Amino acid sequence: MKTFESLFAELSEKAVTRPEGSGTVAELDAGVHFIGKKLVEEAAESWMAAEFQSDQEAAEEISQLLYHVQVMMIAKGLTLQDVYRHL
Ligand SMILES: N=c1c2ncn([C@@H]3O[C@H](COP(=O)(O)OP(=O)(O)OP(=O)(O)O)[C@@H](O)[C@H]3O)c2ncn1[C@@H]1O[C@H](COP(=O)(O)O)[C@@H](O)[C@H]1O
Repeated sequence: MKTFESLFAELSEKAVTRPEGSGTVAELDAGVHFIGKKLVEEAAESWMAAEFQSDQEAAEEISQLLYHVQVMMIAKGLTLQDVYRHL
């Protein structure tokens, strides 16, 4: 099973190798403004799922939120340590 750390490593590598068909590469190319909108969209969907849908659906939306958080971190050149230091 993927973890936050292993997904971050996978996405960081894709940002460098830029494989064809990668949604991550496309999102990075779209820029911080686009990624920010995806982040807010997934945050709202997570909230709605938590309040009105099943636990399974809430977990799925939250996983997508975490994905977009990581894409934003990579777009900004932030490492896991940059963020963890504030936890
Ligand atoms: N975990 C994710 C992941 N979570 C969410 N998403 C993206 O976020 C979108 C959110 O899905 P929704 O159905 O909520 O969105 P939607 O609004 O209907 O979709 P859009 O029309 O906005 O694309 C998905 O379409 C994906 O583009 C993800 N894209 C990729 N990953 C993982 O990231 C890795 C790299 O992916 P690629 O870069 O595509 O190879 C792989 O391991 C993937 O499993």
